[in-house]
Amino acid sequence: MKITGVELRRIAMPLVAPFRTSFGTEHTREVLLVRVVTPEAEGWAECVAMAEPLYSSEYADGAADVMRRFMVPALTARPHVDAYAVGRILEPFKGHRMAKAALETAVLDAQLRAAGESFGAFLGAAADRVPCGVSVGIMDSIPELLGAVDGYLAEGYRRIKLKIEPGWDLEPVRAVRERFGDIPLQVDANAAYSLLDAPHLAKLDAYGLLLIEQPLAEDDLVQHAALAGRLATPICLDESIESAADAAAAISLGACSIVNIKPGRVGGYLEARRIHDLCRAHGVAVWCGGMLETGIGRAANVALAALPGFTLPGDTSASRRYYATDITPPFELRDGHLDVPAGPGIGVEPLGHVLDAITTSVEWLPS
Ligand SMILES: CSCC[C@@H](NC(=O)CCC(=O)O)C(=O)O
Ligand SMILES: [Mg+2]
Repeated sequence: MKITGVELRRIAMPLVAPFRTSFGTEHTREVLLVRVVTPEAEGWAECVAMAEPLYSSEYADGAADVMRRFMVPALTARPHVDAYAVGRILEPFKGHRMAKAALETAVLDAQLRAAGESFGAFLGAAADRVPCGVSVGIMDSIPELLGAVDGYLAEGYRRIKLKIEPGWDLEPVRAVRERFGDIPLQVDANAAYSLLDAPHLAKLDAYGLLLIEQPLAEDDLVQHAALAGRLATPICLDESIESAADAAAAISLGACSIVNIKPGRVGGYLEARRIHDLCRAHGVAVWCGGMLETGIGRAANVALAALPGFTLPGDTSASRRYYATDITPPFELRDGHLDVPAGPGIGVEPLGHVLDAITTSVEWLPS
């Protein structure tokens, strides 16, 4: 396909409630959407970079800049581009995996819409719906946390994930266990601890957690491997895994026994599938992480989460977990599951009137 132009659209999505993690609190999700236009079809994608470089080094303005100055010109200069070519064309530009992921995904969406093939069919989905977990932020009090968890369980979520940090870890986990029993429960530290905290983190072993996610720094596989030898709770990596090579290294070192796959973090759905395949070959379970996506990113994530190696509920929550109004028809939990979109491409379209109301800027990059 010849790319005739790319639209970079910024939107501001207010969250239904502040979402607090060990690295900060989100009140509004500032999203960078990408629309790729070709003669055959248009494709949409969501860049998962946050407004500030707090989860990782990428941030929305930086992603827009690297797309505008380097990546989009490299793609529009080509007479023909498909999803497999995007990674090769953008390879000379180092890093910026979230920016690359958005461009590759938008090209893939256009390609699949033109071919009348769904993301799920293309990726190899083995199910038409996926069980869903939910991520619960750090709260001001234990009663507030228990009220939130009670509400999510009532909605039917199949797994609870608690954000933790030093000073908010053993007590919330203990309180949830005492109130709700042996529900599927895990924690996510977002790299808030050091190996010196190992004796403290080992106290979490008493609560039968599914996993502890990214306890240590994103660039330290060796220390995660050392920590793994001191915890009974399985270690899951998120920020540390930016490619299939990272996953191979982490598995070889024993740094993790579970991987949280986020297509935006790893450069796109093609690399996400490679990581899925590699982990499956090593008997390492994977699940689909989240970056508070709108329905555009959520649609593609739900398709990915239907691959056979995704054996744990992901952070693929309903639209209403974060947004009162989504920019696509809302993803709604049914019996603790989300349906995999069956239409061509990602299977959803932005709702024009909703999109226009929250758009803060639109930029057209012609070929
Ligand atoms: C703003 S925090 C985003 C990263 C975080 N994501 C979640 O906790 C899940 C968010 C979601 O449900 O999309 C993670 O480290 O896994
Ligand atoms: Mg995480």
